[in-house]
Amino acid sequence: MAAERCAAGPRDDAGSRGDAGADPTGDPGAGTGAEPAPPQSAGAEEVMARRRKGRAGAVRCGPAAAGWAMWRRGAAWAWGRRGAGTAVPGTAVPGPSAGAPLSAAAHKHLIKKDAGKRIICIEGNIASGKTTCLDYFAQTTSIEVLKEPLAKWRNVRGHNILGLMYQDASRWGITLQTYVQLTMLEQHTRPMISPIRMMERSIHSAKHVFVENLYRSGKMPEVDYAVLSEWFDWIQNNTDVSVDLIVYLQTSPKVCYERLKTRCREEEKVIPLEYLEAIHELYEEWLIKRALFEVSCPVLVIGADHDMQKMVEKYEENRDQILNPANRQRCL
Ligand SMILES: Nc1ncnc2c1ncn2[C@@H]1O[C@H](COP(=O)(O)OP(=O)(O)O)[C@@H](O)[C@H]1O
Ligand SMILES: Nc1ccn([C@H]2C[C@H](O)[C@@H](COP(=O)(O)O)O2)c(=O)n1
Repeated sequence: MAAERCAAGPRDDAGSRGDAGADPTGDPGAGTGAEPAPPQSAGAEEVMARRRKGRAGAVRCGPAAAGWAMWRRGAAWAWGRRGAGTAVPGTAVPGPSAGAPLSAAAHKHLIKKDAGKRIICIEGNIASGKTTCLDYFAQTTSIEVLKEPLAKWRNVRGHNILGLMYQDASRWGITLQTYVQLTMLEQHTRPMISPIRMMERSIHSAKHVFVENLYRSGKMPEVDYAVLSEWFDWIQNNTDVSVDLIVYLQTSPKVCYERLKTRCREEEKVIPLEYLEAIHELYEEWLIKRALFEVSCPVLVIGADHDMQKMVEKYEENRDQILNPANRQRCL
């Protein structure tokens, strides 16, 4: 599906003059809307079924599908020897590092957040209104707010890896997600300066939504998925990246698509509606259906398709539930 041009209106393209546009390795169709960079993913049941059989769970879209299918069959064999279950964090079969007792050396790395402090993550699709929500609470409450480190993703020593990823997800998806994982780890483990911290997204959504989407859509090879999963498991077992509440801003992909066009970030001009649908499905799988991955904290779902005035009403209605755990009743 061709990406539409950004409508006139508020723009958010600061810092987008990285090297993405000039990338010689980029997909020739990228930027013209000829081929959407990140395709739709396969459904959870399909993925689970394939993994149970010891096969790779990704569906390859695009011209190189046949080659990928052959490559994947070989990869599936190797994976099958290790045990299909090891590929799926959050399932009953633990991964190689999951569940292993921590050694004394491992404990050395364990960074525990202070007792009594709370971490709330605002989760949701691209352009669902997370930043706007954080801004609202930052203005009306005395809490610490950590936005996604987008500026870092747009400028790693001069490289705009967010832009590169949207130009050619198969080549740069692993690069971006490796760096997202590092920068989100840094956010989670940063000393808290207030009793309540509100974060935009988390290391968990990076893995369970964005990495998962790259893998399932065939844009991330199984070996890269395995390495990132090993890193993620190690981080979970050896550091404190726990969250006390997830606030899920639940939107329809079409609404996000309209907001995305209004925001008009340079790198995101190639995003098709199908990509937002795929990200939406993974959020739903993770936080609502609980199909593949464990969710280890309460989830408060707020419908977020409404206009700003209605959203402010909703934030006020839920203020206590969000900020005071004693008042939580409507969480999943
Ligand atoms: N409730 C809303 N109604 C209409 N536009 C909204 C609403 N919330 C946010 N926006 C606009 O949509 C765009 C995306 O919002 P933003 O908060 O940046 O989303 P996110 O941080 O989830 O990507 C911005 O241009 C923002 O001004
Ligand atoms: N793990 C992640 C997290 C974010 N992104 C992309 C998606 C957006 O283009 C951008 C910022 O997200 P937003 O706050 O606008 O929802 O970063 C990603 O690719 N991988």
